[in-house]
Amino acid sequence: MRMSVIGCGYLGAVHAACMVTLGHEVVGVDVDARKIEALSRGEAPFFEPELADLLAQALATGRLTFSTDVAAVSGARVHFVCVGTPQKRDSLAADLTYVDAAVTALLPHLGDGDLVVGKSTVPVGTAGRLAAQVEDAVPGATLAWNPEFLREGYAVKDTLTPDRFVYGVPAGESGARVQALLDEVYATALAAGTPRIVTDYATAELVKVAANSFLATKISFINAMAELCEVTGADVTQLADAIGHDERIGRRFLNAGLGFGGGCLPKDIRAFMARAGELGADQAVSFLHEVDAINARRRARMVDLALEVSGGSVDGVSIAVLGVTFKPNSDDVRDSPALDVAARLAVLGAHVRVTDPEGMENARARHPELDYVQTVDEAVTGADAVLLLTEWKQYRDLDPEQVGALVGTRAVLDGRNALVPEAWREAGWTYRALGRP
Ligand SMILES: NC(=O)C1=CN([C@@H]2O[C@H](COP(=O)(O)OP(=O)(O)OC[C@H]3O[C@@H](n4cnc5c(N)ncnc54)[C@H](O)[C@@H]3O)[C@@H](O)[C@H]2O)C=CC1
Ligand SMILES: O=C(O)[C@H]1O[C@H](OP(=O)(O)OP(=O)(O)OC[C@H]2O[C@@H](n3ccc(=O)[nH]c3=O)[C@H](O)[C@@H]2O)[C@H](O)[C@@H](O)[C@@H]1O
Repeated sequence: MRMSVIGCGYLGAVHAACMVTLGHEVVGVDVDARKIEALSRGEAPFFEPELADLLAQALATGRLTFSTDVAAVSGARVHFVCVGTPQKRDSLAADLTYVDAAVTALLPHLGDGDLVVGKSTVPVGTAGRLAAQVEDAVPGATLAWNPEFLREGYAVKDTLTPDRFVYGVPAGESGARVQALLDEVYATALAAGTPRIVTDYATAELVKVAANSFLATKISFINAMAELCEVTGADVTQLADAIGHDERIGRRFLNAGLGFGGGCLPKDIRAFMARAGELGADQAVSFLHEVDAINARRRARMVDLALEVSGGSVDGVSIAVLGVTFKPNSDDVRDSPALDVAARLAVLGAHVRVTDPEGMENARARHPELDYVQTVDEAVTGADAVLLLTEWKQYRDLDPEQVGALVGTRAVLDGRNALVPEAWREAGWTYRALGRP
């Protein structure tokens, strides 16, 4: 089937390449000419494991093209909308400018029977509004909302073999047609047994923000327990293991530390609160304010820990920061807790030397005032404290003796509970972590 993908960022670029893998013919469209040029050359414009290979294979089939001109979508039956929905500058709400612009730009190129499929994360009510716009402008064209649940770092696998599909479709006969078309798009995964939930627009939109709110709540729950551990001398990692053995709770997403960041969880819970407020249901999700506040306190606590091990002030102190991306296996620094902590320490006068396997370019663009170095050795040489803020595997595996030979003072702050404290203490380090004695 010929289809288009509008918006080729972390979501859209992966979606476009994966749809070719499933046998479809895809044109990817983006307003960012540099991104389109890179993708056309087979270069992933961001770091995502497996994407470069997949892109090369997809381009080699001749069934994947990219363009900055939306007219290139002509002949496609299905149009995936994958543009950004960031937080507005002046409020908690989502900025729908890009989604609205993408759908408006598509309208002149739609024909009878065409389907617009929203994948971006949007406030409940958006799909209904856009569906009316599409149906009014193009008789016979319809809209579905098919939220995406992929994780950065596992985006290819999550797209090809998702846990489930959710289709938000219009009522009646046109809904059945939409369902059949989406089943054709995802035929391979459906044949492998991936569950699919077919529902109305509002439920589909809410499923997405409910899932991200649940994940954020789980992380803030364990980080709230970490705060209790800090005042009682208990160990949050053992607590998480112990409660996680209960299958009803589950161990995943109970890693206490610096908390959640990225281009999705933070802005999605805020947009959810804003939308609930507009609907007069703010009480229903008012707990998310607490989830957000707990998350913010972890970053502040990390800065306090650095102050503590530095004798009350970091002014002039040399600090090595290992990791600046919002999580490992990504180059994404959007709302990164690690980068936030590094920047705050610099404001307090610390000399912050930062290293990261993939995120340096993005971090430098946001915080040029930090000192970026290529290797761990360069970062830690002479340092008064080493902060592990993103748990890349190569940082988890560091040898405390080898690192110890380079630093000025053997003090390590483990912002992700990723190191084995005993190993570092035995090597003569002061080891401090969030939620651990
Ligand atoms: N990043 C992720 O892991 C996931 C993201 N999402 C959702 O997907 C959406 C996109 O997120 P990302 O890919 O991370 O954002 P992104 O910022 O990486 O990509 C968005 C792309 O859309 C392009 N764009 C903006 N306006 C356009 C227009 N009118 N026409 C064509 N292209 C346009 C931008 O140039 C950019 O390349 C958001 O709603 C996000 O919440 C959902 C699941 C996973
Ligand atoms: O809507 C989205 O864009 C996506 O948001 C998240 O995916 P992602 O942002 O890629 O990353 P996660 O793996 O969820 O991690 C989010 C943040 O939580 C933190 N985290 C995660 C797990 C944990 O136990 N503790 C913890 O602090 C991570 O370090 C990271 O900063 C969801 O997991 C995806 O299902 C969703 O599709």
